[in-house]
Amino acid sequence: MPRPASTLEDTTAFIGGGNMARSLVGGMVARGADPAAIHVAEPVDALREALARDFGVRVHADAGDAVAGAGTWVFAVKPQVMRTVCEGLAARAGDARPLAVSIAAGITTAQLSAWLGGDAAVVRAMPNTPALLGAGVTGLYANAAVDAAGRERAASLLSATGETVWIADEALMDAVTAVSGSGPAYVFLLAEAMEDAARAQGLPADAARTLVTQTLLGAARMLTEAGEPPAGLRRRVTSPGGTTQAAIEAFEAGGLRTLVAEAIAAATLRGRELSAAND
Ligand SMILES: NC(=O)C1=CN([C@@H]2O[C@H](COP(=O)(O)OP(=O)(O)OC[C@H]3O[C@@H](n4cnc5c(N)ncnc54)[C@H](OP(=O)(O)O)[C@@H]3O)[C@@H](O)[C@H]2O)C=CC1
Ligand SMILES: O=C(O)[C@@H]1CCC=N1
Repeated sequence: MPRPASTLEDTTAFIGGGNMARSLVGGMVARGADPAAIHVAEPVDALREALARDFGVRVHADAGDAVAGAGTWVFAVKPQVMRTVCEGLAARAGDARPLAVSIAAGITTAQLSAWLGGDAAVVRAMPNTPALLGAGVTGLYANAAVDAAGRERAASLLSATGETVWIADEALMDAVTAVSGSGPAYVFLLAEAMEDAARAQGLPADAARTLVTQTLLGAARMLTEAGEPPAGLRRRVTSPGGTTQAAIEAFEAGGLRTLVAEAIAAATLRGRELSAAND
């Protein structure tokens, strides 16, 4: 249902209300955004109802209803369905000329602009799920059709959920995706492995969970608050001939750095493949 034109600039529509949209919406509302000015289109009843219940945002089953009257359209669907979703909204985009923000891995601003009918103002954003806690980080790239006000609007929307970093070369957005978009999963994998190892050493499961999670939280806070590069922080834990040195030597012998580089290269490549597969 159309809404008054006076709300146009302030209203944000999300197309897709899954995991990442939920993190962004939750982060925005927690930091004072008006829930009534956030509209979400999501086909899954349970997800839609949970968004309305938990955050007070307006929800719709149909994307056309969500974008009506919105000045910013955030595309938060999977890369594989992005083309169909954009093409379904192209006629409306031609009339409304919204700022389009896509958070999809791989999909380029050229693809998005073409699918939305051409000459669309598109910001490609890559957030991550800690956005829900206001502790996210988002890489941003704007195409040439985005003016200064559009850049400001995109940065303001995403900065409600954490830090933002503008990326000048769009080709690097696949590396951003591989480092920080996917990155929380790498930390969760490390947490799983540390918990498994703690239990293997005989620690009870609840003690293992507390020891691991608080260690990761404390280390992450030191990384952000101590003003020292990670290598320096690591050296100050590592007593010569002590326990940490024994562990670090095992990590290095096992090729941890090479493994991390390979994992990030694989994720970067997958982003490029997602773009090519959807052309
Ligand atoms: N999860 C993450 O950590 C991050 C994800 N991203 C990107 O965010 C995007 C979404 O990922 P994520 O949230 O994990 O995926 P989800 O599958 O959790 O969410 C996408 C949602 O969009 C729904 N959907 C499908 N078609 C439409 C449509 N036509 N209109 C409205 N909604 C629709 C899906 O429903 P259904 O399931 O029925 O298809 C699904 O509920 C992806 O492009 C991903 O690359 C970016 C950064 C981090
Ligand atoms: O796994 C993915 O493809 C998405 C993009 C970054 C995080 N999740």
